[in-house]
Amino acid sequence: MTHPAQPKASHFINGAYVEDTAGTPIPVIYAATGEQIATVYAATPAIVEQALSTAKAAQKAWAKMTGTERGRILRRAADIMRERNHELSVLETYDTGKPLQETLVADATSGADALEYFGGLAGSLTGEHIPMGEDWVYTVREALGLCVGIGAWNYPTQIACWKGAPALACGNSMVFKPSETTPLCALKVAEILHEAGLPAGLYNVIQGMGEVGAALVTDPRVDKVSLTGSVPTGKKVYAAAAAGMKHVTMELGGKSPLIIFDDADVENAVGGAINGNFYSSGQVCSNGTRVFVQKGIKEKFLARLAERTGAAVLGDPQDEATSFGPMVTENQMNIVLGYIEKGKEEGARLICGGKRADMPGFFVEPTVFADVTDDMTIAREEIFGPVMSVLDFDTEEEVIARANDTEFGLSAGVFTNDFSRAHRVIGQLEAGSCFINSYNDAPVEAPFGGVKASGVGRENSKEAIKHFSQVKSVYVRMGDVEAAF
Ligand SMILES: NC(=O)C1=CN([C@@H]2O[C@H](COP(=O)(O)OP(=O)(O)OC[C@H]3O[C@@H](n4cnc5c(N)ncnc54)[C@H](O)[C@@H]3O)[C@@H](O)[C@H]2O)C=CC1
Repeated sequence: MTHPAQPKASHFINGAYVEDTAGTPIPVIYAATGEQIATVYAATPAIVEQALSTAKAAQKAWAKMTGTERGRILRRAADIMRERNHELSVLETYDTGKPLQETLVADATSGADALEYFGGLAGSLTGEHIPMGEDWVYTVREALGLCVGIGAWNYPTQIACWKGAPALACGNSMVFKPSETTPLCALKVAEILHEAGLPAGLYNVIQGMGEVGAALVTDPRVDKVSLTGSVPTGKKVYAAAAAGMKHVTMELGGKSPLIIFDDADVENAVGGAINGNFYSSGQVCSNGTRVFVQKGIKEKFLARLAERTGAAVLGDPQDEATSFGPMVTENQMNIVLGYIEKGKEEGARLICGGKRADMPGFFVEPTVFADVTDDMTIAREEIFGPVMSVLDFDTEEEVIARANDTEFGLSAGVFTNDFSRAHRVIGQLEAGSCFINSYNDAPVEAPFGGVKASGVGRENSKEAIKHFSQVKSVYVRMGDVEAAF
C-alpha cells in the first residue's frame, strides 16, 4: 500500500504536479524507523528547463499586479496552511523525523507567519521622492526577476516559505529545490500557494541533488540565489552566482557561543542551553553549541542540566508525548556519533548521553560534555546533532575573545541579570542573530542571518525585502538641458 507521505509526483511546475521517472530515484526514509516511505525522482534537464522557462515567463505579469493583490494571495495561502497545520506537521515529521510536538508549532506555522507577514508588506513596497531644487528624483523598488531557492533538510516547510514569501511579495518568481533528504514538504507549499490563487509558474518545486542545484544557479535566466546549507556548499554556490553577477542570500552553518555568567538565573540558563542544543535533535544552524559557563555557577548548572536533559522523551515522533526525535538520516547519525567519540578521545568529561539510543531509527541520546577546551574538535566544528560542549571561563574579556575565535558568526547568546553587561557583551560578539536571556527565537519580524563564514544577507523582517528587490532611480528635469556644445 502506498504510504500517505508519497507525493502525487516529484515536481510541481506551472501550477501542476509533474513526473519524469527518467531522473535518478531518491528514496525518502523515515528516520524514526529506517523504512522507505516514498520515492521521488531527481529533475532531468527537461524538468529543469520546464521549471525555469515557466517561472521566467510568469514573472513579468506578476510584477505588474499591485502589491496588495499579490499580498492577498500570500495571506490566503497562510490561512490554508494554518487550517491544514496538523496534516502538514505530520508530513514534516515524516520528512525529517522531528517530533510532532515540535512540528505542530514550528514549521507550517512559521511558514504561514512568513506568508502572512510578507503578504502584509507587499502593498507597502514604495520608493522615495528626492527633491533636487526644481528637479527631482524618484525611486522605484523593483523585483529582481527569477529567483532560485535551495533548501537544507532541517526545516523543509519553513525554508520553502522563508524564501518563497518575500520573493513573491516583491514580484519575483521562484524555482525552489528542497534538500534531497527531505523532498516532501515544499511540494505542499507549492500546492497551497496555487490553491490560494498564485498564477501558474510563479513557484515551481523541483527535486534533485547538488547537480540540479548547480544547474539552477548557473542558468543565465536566474537573477538571484538564496541558499540554506553548509559553509562548503555556500562557498561553491556563492562563487557560481558571482560568475553570473547574480544576487545572493547565504544562510549557512554555525558554532555559536552561549555565555552564562555567575549571576544568571540557573533555570533559565539551563532552559536556554536546552533550546539551543536539543531542539530538532540539535539539527539547527543557530544552535549555541559552545556553552561558556562562568566557574562560580558551573557545577550547579551542570547538575540541573543533567537532570532536565534526563527528562527528554525519546520515542515515536508521531506521538505528541515524544519531545526528542532521531537524526534525519543514518549518515547524519554516524557523523554525530563520530564527533561524540572524538570528544571522549580528546578528554572531554561526559555528563550525560554519549551513544546511539537503544531503539529502532537513527536516535542519538542528548549528550553533554563538560571541561571542553577551545582546541577540541567538538568545540571547533559544526556537529549538527545533540552534542553540547560546556566550557569554563573566568572573566568577561576572556570569554568575548574566546567566543569570537571561530570562522562562524551566525548566533550568540548571553545569560546574566546585569543588563549593562548583557548589552556590552552582545555588542562585542561577532554574530548576526543574538539573544539576551533567551535562545533560538526566530520570529518573522526579526532579521535572521550570519556574519563571517555563516552567511551573507538576511532572511525575514523588512531586511529580506532588500534582498529580493532592487532600486531604480529616475532623475526628472523640469527646465532646459544645459550642454557644453
Ligand atoms: N543559517 C541557516 O539559516 C541554516 C543553515 N543550515 C546549514 O545547513 C547545513 C545542513 O544542511 P545540508 O542539507 O546538509 O547542507 P548542504 O550544504 O549539504 O546542502 C544544502 C542544499 O544545497 C544543495 N547543493 C549541494 N551542492 C550544491 C551545488 N554545488 N550547487 C547548488 N546546490 C547544491 C543540496 O542539494 C541541498 O539542497 C548545516 O551546515 C547547517 O548549519 C541549516 C539550516 C538553517
